[in-house]
Amino acid sequence: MRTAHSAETVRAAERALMAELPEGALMQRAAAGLAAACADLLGRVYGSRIVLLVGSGDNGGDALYAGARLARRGAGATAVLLAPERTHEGGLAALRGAGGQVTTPADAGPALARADLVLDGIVGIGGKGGLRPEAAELAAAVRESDAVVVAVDLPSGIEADTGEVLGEAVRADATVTFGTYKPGLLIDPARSYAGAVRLVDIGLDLPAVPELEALQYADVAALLPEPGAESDKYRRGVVGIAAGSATYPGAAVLAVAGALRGGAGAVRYSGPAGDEVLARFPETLVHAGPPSAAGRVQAWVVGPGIGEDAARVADVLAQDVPVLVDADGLRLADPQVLRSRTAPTVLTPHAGEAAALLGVPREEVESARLASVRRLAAEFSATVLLKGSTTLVAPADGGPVRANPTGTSWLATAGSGDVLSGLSGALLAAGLSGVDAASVGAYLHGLAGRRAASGAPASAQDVAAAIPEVWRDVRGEAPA
Ligand SMILES: NC(=O)C1=CN([C@@H]2O[C@H](COP(=O)(O)OP(=O)(O)OC[C@H]3O[C@@H](n4cnc5c(N)ncnc54)[C@H](OP(=O)(O)O)[C@@H]3O)[C@@H](O)[C@H]2O)[C@@H](O)CC1
Ligand SMILES: [K+]
Repeated sequence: MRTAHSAETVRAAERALMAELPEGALMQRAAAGLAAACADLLGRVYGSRIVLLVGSGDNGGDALYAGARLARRGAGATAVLLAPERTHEGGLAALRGAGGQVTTPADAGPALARADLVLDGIVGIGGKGGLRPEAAELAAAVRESDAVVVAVDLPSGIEADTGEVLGEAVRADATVTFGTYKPGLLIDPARSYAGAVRLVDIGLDLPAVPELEALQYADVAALLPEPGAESDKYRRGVVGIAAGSATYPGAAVLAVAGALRGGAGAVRYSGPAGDEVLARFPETLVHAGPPSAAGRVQAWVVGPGIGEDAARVADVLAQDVPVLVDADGLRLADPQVLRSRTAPTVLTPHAGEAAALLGVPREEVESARLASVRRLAAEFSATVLLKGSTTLVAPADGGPVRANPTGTSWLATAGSGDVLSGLSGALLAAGLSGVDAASVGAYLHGLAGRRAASGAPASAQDVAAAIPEVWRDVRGEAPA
């Protein structure tokens, strides 16, 4: 599991550790890790040209000490000082002592044009609001350079705690972050500014429960349900799909497609698109009556393409099993009923649906995705999966939010969400908790989207069809 802590949490841990260590020791740890990462990226340090962008805080200090280490190994180092009179004193002395040069932002052009590597030490976790004009100009100038750009702790200009980017920010090829990931390094749009992130352990003692986490391959593999020798269909989980309408039968077909690939022992379908579902998936158990009369089900998915059928939504929500509510179902569900359910509920809105549920403009959700997903989970006492370029999953109990690391813009295609709801519903039926079912579903769905697309457009059906391959990959099993 990759874990991220907020700037405030990091500062508290830093204070505690600094009290035990000689002055400056922590910064030396950070600088040593940073210099080692830069040396790896450069290949050959001796004779290389590096430029340090140095702000007025300790982030600039890290850059200066790392620059000094590289200069002692034969790199030509130039520091661009944004606030010459407030530059980290010890760091500047170290750089000068190692033969490094100093310049101003106005005169930085030639050094940037020749640089092999740029170290961004403008601001770290102390940054507030968008970059100030002079810093923003420097960030824009870096974009024009061919050098490898390495961000110190985080790319300057991103919001460490939320992943927002307010105006100009440094676009890094790599980020060397200290102690723990910062939430912004895992959430778009900021994530896309960070490049490859390397974590340097500086010995911080951090709370076991992070603010944000991201599943990795091994975590997903451990969570995937596996049929035992004695599994019958009920032990593997029977998932019910209440989706589709005369107008939108395709949503039913795609949700069933996702559910069948999600490891369910059986899929029951309830709704008016039974013929279309059977034509495509004859293994589905189709029922024309209401969901509650469809037979035993361990979890329901309700909503995709359901049109105005509020009665079908209410019928599902009245059942005492886990329920995943998506698409039209989010609009039709009675909020009071959602809140009063005792079995787990999972809501899977996109930003527009989330905005409607919260009664705020869509832009408000888009610009504060982390806060929005937390608020939804609290207001509806439900696990909430907020779709987007980084899909976020907030548990009902206020625990850490999960950021999905496998998203791809190829998934922004009609019907792709229906596949995800079926897939996550099947995982719920198999016994995973709401947050595990939603986040494992999003992880596999993202990988399947990449696999199906591999550089060319893919349909939602292709995404569903790719799920078994990525399932095998995650399990570490070679395809037969
Ligand atoms: N503490 C430790 O032991 C360790 C800390 N470590 C490192 O310290 C970093 C945190 O350092 P920090 O707290 O000094 O803050 P930092 O990120 O450098 O920025 C503050 C400066 O930036 C300025 N500034 C603010 N906003 C701005 C904006 N929008 N645009 C432009 N400028 C802006 C602000 O100016 P002011 O508001 O004072 O005028 C202030 O001077 C952390 O990320 C890690 O790299 C590591 O060495 C490990 C050990
Ligand atoms: K930085």
